[in-house]
Amino acid sequence: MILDTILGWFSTDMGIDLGTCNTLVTVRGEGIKLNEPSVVAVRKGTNVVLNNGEAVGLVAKDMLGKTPGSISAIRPLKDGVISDFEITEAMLGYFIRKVHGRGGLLRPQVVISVPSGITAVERRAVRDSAERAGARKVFLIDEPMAAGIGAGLPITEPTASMIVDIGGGTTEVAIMSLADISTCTSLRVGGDDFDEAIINHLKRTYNLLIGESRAEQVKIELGSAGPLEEEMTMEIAGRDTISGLPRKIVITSEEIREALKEPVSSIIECVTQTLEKAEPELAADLIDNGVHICGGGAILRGMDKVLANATGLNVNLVEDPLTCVARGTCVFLENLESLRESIDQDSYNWD
Ligand SMILES: Nc1ncnc2c1ncn2[C@@H]1O[C@H](COP(=O)(O)OP(=O)(O)OP(=O)(O)O)[C@@H](O)[C@H]1O
Repeated sequence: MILDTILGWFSTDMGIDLGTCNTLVTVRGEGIKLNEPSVVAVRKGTNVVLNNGEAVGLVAKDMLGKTPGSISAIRPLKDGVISDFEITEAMLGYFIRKVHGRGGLLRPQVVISVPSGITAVERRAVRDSAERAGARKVFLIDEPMAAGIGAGLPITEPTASMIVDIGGGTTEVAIMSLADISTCTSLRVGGDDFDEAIINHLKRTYNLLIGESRAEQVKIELGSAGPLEEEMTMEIAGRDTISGLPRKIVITSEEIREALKEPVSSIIECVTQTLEKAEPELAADLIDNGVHICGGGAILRGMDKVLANATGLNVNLVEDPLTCVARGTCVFLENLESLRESIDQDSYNWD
């Protein structure tokens, strides 16, 4: 343990929020150092990362949907879990090098947040990828636990904290107390499904084809989970599926809300089902403590209100919802010794 502290002086230890959409890297004592899309550009049909292994993150995202025949821009995580191990390793390696390159003589210790619903095999795979990508020691922390720490909730105390983390590929709903997850549900629905619902709506209703980036833009500018004080309209360009030619149409916030109804409803259902499974004492605590929502999907207009209506509880959007999990990994890293003792050791594979 003393050796670990001394080794820590010579390495840039980091926390990684490995997300379907974005990967954030924090450094002990320095906060967020990197925030880039989880995208890698490779030569088509191979695992060769372009630009000598540097076509990762922001550079690669610009290529999504616009790649010529010989290049693929890949998202190596799907539904919150690794779907392509080799590419994930290349991506992690690039991010670790980018952050670590500036200092540190030794390979870093790394804390990685993972969805609580992943299997032991998937946990092992994340650890192996990070080790091969250059980590000296890897610790895993469940995403809701990291989100709770990042949101400043009293997760180690004998009272219930509830987190709903709506990411790109997954929604994690957890009720925690005494540094342990008491009830948890992981739903493979998130912000990406909102984008897909918008694409399908425009295709079905207007025969208009748009790409993922444009659908995300519509969601951010016009999307909502509940009625708005002032409804909005937006002009959107795409390709007509019949004529094959580019075309522009005007869409309304009401129709986009209707299109988002299905994924939003499944998130609401997941939250109410988790509450139904909660221990009665913890459920009672939530009347005072409320529910905290984070992740990019939580920023969708009115998400807090529709969840409050469905549960009858206070629902609070955490400060800076997109960085909440990453900030939690950093606090965890900075308090590794004390949190290692309090957080349930059985859930983690401590070295
Ligand atoms: N203002 C916004 N309104 C609605 N959605 C948003 C907004 N900003 C970002 N998003 C969405 O949030 C999602 C990304 O959230 P986040 O970065 O928390 O996910 P992730 O951690 O990468 O995913 P996961 O937790 O599933 O691995 C994307 O679907 C993105 O489009």
